[in-house]
Amino acid sequence: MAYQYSRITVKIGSNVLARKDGTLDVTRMSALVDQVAELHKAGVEVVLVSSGAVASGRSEIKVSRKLDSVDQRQLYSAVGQAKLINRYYELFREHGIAVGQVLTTKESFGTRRHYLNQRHCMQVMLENGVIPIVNENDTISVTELMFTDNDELSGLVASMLDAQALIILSNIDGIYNGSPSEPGTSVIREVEQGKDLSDYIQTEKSGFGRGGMLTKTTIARKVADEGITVIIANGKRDNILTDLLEYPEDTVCTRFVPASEAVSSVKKWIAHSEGFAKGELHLNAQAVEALKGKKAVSILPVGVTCIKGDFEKDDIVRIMDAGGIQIGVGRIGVSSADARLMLGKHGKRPLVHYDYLYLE
Ligand SMILES: Nc1ncnc2c1ncn2[C@@H]1O[C@H](COP(=O)(O)OP(=O)(O)O)[C@@H](O)[C@H]1O
Ligand SMILES: N[C@@H](CCC(=O)OP(=O)(O)O)C(=O)O
Repeated sequence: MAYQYSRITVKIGSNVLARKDGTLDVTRMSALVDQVAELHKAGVEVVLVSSGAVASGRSEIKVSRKLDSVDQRQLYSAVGQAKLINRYYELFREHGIAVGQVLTTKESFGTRRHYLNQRHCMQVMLENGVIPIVNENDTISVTELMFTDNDELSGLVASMLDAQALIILSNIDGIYNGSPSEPGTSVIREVEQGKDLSDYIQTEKSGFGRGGMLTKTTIARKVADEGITVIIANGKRDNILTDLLEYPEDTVCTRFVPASEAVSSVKKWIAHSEGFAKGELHLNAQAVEALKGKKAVSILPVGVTCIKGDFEKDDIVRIMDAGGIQIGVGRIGVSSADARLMLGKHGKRPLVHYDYLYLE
């Protein structure tokens, strides 16, 4: 079977892999592996982003004292990740497919160099027929160093590897137009660009998940804006992956329509780098208007009213409007000391070139 995609990222949520009692659902895992193997053999490069370390570790350990949430996460993920990857390794081996473990942290995406190192690692795995299985390194990522959840990580991975599609598998058929448990609500099948879904999303999460539907929606929107199709579907359904690719019209899911124009690799990195911003550029109203126009415009010192924070050349900075609301992120071309000297002046070179500017 020839598929429409040649490279996809598949994110598997904790709730897909965990049973109600928290133990690992090996039957479900095995069924998903069979489908990934089928796609792999048909020539589709698949990168898996798999949650489930904490959920699989929890049932392995009896603790002698009450643990706080950081202790629990570190202990359970250390044990659970070993168990999880071991299962994947064995299940894929039955298909004669090699897998490799990539454990990462938010910080590893912070500089362009680290970002490119990670990209290279996964590219070389794919080139050699190895399926990367990615997860956050929960043992060392705590509090502000954490990704919001693996939905955020999967968006970064899909964008970094220029995947054509990101498939987010959760324990629900897609985004409902109301509370999923309420009668009369149904799955939104297609989300056009710019459509606001905030009224539909509840803050409730499923048993073992971290971020909930809100982060899925935010990430899906951002990734689709980069030209990547994003699909949210139910990983508990039999044959979901193969059905999504073989019978897209007949398989229930929420699909985010991708932007028609591709975004450059460096802009994709910048789009996902907000968490690493070292400072802020506050713009005047005319500069904001120019940026929002149709033409590609760089940020010149004359349009900047205030600079916050200390940063070096090439760091990421937030771009704020006159009311202090963030409108984008960019890679700065000079240090904060030099930028302050140029502030408000005419005839100077751009502080952020439009090639390195991402507007929300
Ligand atoms: N409008 C909505 N449509 C679908 N699910 C929603 C909606 N609002 C909130 N949710 C909740 O989001 C959950 C999925 O997110 P999450 O718990 O993070 O799962 P995962 O572990 O797969 O990442 C669903 O089980 C559901 O309870
Ligand atoms: N890295 C964690 C996953 C945390 C997470 O984001 O979970 P989920 O919301 O189910 O994707 C783990 O493996 O347990």
